[in-house]
Amino acid sequence: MRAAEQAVIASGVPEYDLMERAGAAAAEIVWRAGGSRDVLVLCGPGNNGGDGFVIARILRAKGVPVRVAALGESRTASSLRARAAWAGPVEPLQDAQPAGQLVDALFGTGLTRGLDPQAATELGRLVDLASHSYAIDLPSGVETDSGALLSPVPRFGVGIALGAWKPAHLLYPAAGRMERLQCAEIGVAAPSDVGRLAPPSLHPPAGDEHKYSRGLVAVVGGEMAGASLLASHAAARSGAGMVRRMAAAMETGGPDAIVTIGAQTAAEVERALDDRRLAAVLAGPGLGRDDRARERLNIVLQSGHPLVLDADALNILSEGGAGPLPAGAILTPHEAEFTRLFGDRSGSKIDRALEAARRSRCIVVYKGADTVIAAPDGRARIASHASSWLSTAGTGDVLAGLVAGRLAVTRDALRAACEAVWLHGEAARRAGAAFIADDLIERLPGAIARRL
Ligand SMILES: NC(=O)C1=CN([C@@H]2O[C@H](COP(=O)(O)OP(=O)(O)OC[C@H]3O[C@@H](n4cnc5c(N)ncnc54)[C@H](O)[C@@H]3O)[C@@H](O)[C@H]2O)[C@H](O)CC1
Ligand SMILES: [K+]
Repeated sequence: MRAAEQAVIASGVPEYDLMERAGAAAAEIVWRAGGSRDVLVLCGPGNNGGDGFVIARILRAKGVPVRVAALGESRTASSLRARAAWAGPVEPLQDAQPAGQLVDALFGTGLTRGLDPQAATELGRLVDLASHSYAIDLPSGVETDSGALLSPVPRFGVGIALGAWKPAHLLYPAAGRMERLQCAEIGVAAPSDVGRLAPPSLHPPAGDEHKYSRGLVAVVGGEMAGASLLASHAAARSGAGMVRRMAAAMETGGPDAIVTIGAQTAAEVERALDDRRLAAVLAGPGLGRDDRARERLNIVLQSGHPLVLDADALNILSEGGAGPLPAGAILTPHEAEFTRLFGDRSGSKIDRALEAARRSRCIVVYKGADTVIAAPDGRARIASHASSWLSTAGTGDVLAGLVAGRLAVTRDALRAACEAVWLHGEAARRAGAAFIADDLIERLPGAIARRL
């Protein structure tokens, strides 16, 4: 973002123009949401504070009762100019009285350390006493590139990103301090390989498709039948043409549309995978971690098919019980599985996911409240603000099945992972509250229909 800003400035746009654009765009969002309800703008010493003075001036010109409280003197040319253009009084932050709407323009991308305790306390008090609160660019106190909290950060109603999303808009804990996100256009394009996961464009099957051309998925089960059945069921409702479940023991259950075959021995798994029509093979959910599971996983890894590896398959790989990991697979670890597989490294969740993808030459779906999908070529998509109700048993099995299904449909690993993560989140939004993993599967066709 800094580089993009500098490029625009180098092209002849004065920095102050960017501040005016940012302030005007943010003021518009506040005006549309809060009308003429009274506003208190907190202005910091840098350009974030400068944005705040512009916002205050514009809202006041619209007749909104606006007060400004500042944290110290303005230290940049642009913020001094914005402050001079604000005709009203500026009170010290510690004396500020609460208002119906609170605009936080203390710090943005220039925060270098946590707020001093008194300022953090004041900010928290004023946000909590406001009925509407807005964080300009970022909530003050968050670390821009990692989403870490450098000092206590209150929960804002709206995070108004200026020009482009920053990692802290999408990575927890910072992402959890903004209920809603809005990105204000200010004419600065920051093209990046890393972006926010967007709703996918999906397509119905062409008229001449058949179940194999639409994509045949195999799910290799193990000792826990339920998990591989959830994954198979999700794959079946993902848009794929057909799902074949290789059960370790003769089990019944699940929709008749899923073809369950008994594959107790590794040899039987090998024979069942010897089918060049297979477009995706999933192993992991319910696989188990004993010798038989390791043997089954090795058959899968050597099968030559496009792979999705989840849960126990990842744990067996971490223990060195199978391998090598074929390039181009899709891995879907949660936090603990990721750390076991790739180690406990430093850097933001985005950096760690990209490093893991590069090292493994696989697509890594690093799950969590914020899910980062990273590719070996440096591209990454971040999905955050998923329903917190997803923290229930089996939703990971559903996602793994969904990834395999979309891989069978698209034959494109990064695209399949992105579509699956989005559909998984959308199914949860549709399921509402207190749902179980099975409920997500029922809502997949509706989620897909919405994106056709
Ligand atoms: N395209 C855009 O994104 C635009 C962004 N703008 C705004 O500019 C800020 C970034 O401005 P900058 O001056 O670099 O940083 P900050 O205003 O966030 O603050 C830096 C300022 O504060 C001092 N400081 C840092 N940490 C602390 C602390 N804990 N306590 C006290 N003081 C601290 C530091 O020394 C600096 O003096 C961006 O977020 C946008 O809001 C442009 O205005 C428009 C285009
Ligand atoms: K801010």
